[in-house]
Amino acid sequence: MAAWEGGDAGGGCKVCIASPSVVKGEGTGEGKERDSGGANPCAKQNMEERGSPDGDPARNLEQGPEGPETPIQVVLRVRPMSAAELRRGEQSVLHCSGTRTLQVGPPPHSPKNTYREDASHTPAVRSFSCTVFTFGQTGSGKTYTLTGPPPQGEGVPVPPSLAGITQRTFAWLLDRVQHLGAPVTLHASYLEIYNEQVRDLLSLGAPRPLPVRWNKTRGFYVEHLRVVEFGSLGALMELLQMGLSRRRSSAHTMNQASSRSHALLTLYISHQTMPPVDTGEPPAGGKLCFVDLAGSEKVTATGSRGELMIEANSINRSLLALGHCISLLLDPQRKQNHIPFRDSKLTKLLADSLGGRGVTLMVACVSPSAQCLPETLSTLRYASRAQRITTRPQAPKSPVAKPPQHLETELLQLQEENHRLRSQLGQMDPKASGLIGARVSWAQRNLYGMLQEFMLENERLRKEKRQLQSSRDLAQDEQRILAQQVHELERRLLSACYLHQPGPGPAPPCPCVMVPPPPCHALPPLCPCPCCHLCPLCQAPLAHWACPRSELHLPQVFGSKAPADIPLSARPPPWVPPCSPGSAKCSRERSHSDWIQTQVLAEMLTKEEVVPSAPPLPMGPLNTSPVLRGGAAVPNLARRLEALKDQIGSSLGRGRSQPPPTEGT
Ligand SMILES: Nc1ncnc2c1ncn2[C@@H]1O[C@H](COP(=O)(O)OP(=O)(O)OP(=O)(O)O)[C@@H](O)[C@H]1O
Repeated sequence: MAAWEGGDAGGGCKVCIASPSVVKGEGTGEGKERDSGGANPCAKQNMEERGSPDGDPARNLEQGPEGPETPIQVVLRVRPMSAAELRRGEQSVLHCSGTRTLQVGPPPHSPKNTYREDASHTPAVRSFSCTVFTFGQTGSGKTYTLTGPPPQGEGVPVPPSLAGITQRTFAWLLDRVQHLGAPVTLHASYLEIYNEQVRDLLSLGAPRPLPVRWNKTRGFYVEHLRVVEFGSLGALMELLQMGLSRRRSSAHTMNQASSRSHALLTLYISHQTMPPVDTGEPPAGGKLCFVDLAGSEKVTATGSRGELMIEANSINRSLLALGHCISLLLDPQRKQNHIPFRDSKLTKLLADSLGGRGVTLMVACVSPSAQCLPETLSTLRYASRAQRITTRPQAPKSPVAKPPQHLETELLQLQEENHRLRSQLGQMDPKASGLIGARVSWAQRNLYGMLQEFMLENERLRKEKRQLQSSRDLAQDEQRILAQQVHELERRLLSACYLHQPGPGPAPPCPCVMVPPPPCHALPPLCPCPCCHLCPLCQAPLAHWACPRSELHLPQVFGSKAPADIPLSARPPPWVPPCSPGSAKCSRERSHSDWIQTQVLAEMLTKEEVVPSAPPLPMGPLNTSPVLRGGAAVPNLARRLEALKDQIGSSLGRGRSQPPPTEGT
């Protein structure tokens, strides 16, 4: 199939484009012709045999329903002469006559620029993968074709007549989705390939390089790419603007805002009837991808240096890889060879569109200037080759739609068994089958009875469990109270020991410091202060009992009202209630040691009633202590409590038999 007839750079020859439609400049909406496609008899065979598992990843994908074989659609857009080109006095050498013929030479008449949106996006709504990509020399109008002119200022919208393919498709798609009747969800992602690195243009933070991976379901894909759900045209336009503003661009002699990266904006269209599957993948369904390729450039013409040159080299390399894949896809002699999609990130991400299962529209963009003619012809050749590639659109297989292998096998086995059992039943004589029926009903009745029994038993066990749990809780409460009492008694025992320690010695450590007093309702704490160095009974400093100059402590203990004439041993401790006038037992008449050795202290320390706060446990014989059901810790504590009481008693007994501390000891 010939793509070009004749064609020479310089001399006014006529160039016929057999298939690509010619779309020129900005403007209204004139019709577009395209080749009927499928005329290539080798195409089907090519699709089935070409490539290898390594080279043609599209061939190894798990695929859904197949569409008809479709050629890649190619259209050509000739932009008007730019102001800079006119200033430089350059001539326009491209003229379109009709929609299929492009003339190279001096203008026979002033061409009326036309633009027409292609209708090939419909398959995206039918779960196919559609791609629109623009290619051509730098400054030829690729970005303009896709996204229209940049906004002229904040809040100044681009007139609809100048809108690019992307915006027009957005409007068309949302309108289509509204009229579909079925609920549809829409998502978008936007990335750029800059110096062979994939960067997310919609990322929440600064764009980071992302890896490109391949799997059987998705083909090549970008890992961790942000996919954003949108519901309105406005929201989608915002995403587009966000991506455009983050994309790398620089100025050079041929374009003041030259894109330095290939950009891929993808819309995902999925039907909500499918249950969502959280696989970290974009939703299954149709896909529409807009690819704005960076322009090929001759660094001598653009004057690129330094970073611009590095970028230009990277752009040219990836475009070369793309051209190479296109050549191999076309060549029937090389159908056994693999297609080197893996040679660049760009070819990996376009493998889907070029290599087999997508619907693709390519827009070749050219400048009309005579200065650009060599690059223009190169672009036209590229376009001519590309339009001979055919694809067979296939809907990607949804992960939900695929039943697991083992379930399929199990289903088959069950069906077989069912069939076998049915036939066995059919062979049996009616007598035997009657017997079997009786057995079955008996078994069913029995099973029913067993089930009831199990339920009753279950209920009984549940009740028992609840009772045991409440017993355990009560025992635990009891244990806690007893532990507090033991603790308090230990403190008191320690205090009592200090009180009765004979002779001088080092000051004993304060029991409060070692054991802060716990709140106990059964035994009121003797000392409220956590670091008290006073005697818990008489409030005298503990060191007093060991200090040879104990008299010095007196003012602190009794204050200014302390009667100086009364010896320490004869003074009552401060906790003693005031003596009622006329009482025979006036505190003044009793000595300090009397007070300490009095029955009051012994009662307070040993005879105080220890009342358990919890009620008795519900189960168990009457004479059994409820704490016995609470575990080993509770009886241990009770025993320890008894032992402590004894110990306090005997300690106090020892105290009584010893002389009380006196002044000067
Ligand atoms: N159809 C058109 N009508 C009017 N102006 C256009 C048209 N196409 C392109 N231009 C202008 O030409 C200049 C270059 O266009 P654009 O940036 O789209 O080129 P490009 O091919 O994307 O370049 P690059 O590859 O360097 O990014 C811009 O100033 C743009 O406004």
